Amino acid sequence: ICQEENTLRELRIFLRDICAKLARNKQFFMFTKPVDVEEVPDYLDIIKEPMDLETLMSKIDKHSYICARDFLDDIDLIVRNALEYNPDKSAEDKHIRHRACSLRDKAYAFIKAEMDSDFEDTCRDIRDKR
Ligand SMILES: O=C(C1CCC1)N1C[C@@H]2C[C@H]3C[C@@H](O)[C@@H](O)[C@]2(C1)O3
Repeated sequence: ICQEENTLRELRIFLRDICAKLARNKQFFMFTKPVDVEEVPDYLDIIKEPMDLETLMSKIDKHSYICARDFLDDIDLIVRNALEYNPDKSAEDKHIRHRACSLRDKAYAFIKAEMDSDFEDTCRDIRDKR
């Protein structure tokens, strides 16, 4: 119904702003584009569902998310993939894991700071009845 479409439009505007803020943070450049499988030939053997911030943004525009929880599930997927593919003691892997945890914390903090919990409840109700 029309009010629902107004709510989901507002959600998309809100999520685009969060996603843009994360993508322009230099700390998160490694998460902005899909991992290059030419450069990393075994990546898809280990990571079954790749995800990145550019793909996240395109999913917003395809109306893939009807509540913030669904958006955060894809943020968590970016983080999980980074932790799974880069598990070693090496300085590089530790750096990647540290940045992945920072990405998650920043995303959750932006949502909490800027999203009215009643608004998210309304979005959940729309999701759950569809
Ligand atoms: O997992 C990732 C990204 C970092 C978070 C997502 N990659 C897998 C490769 C391992 C490591 C080495 C780089 O050469 C680069 O190819 C990647 C990219 O980083």
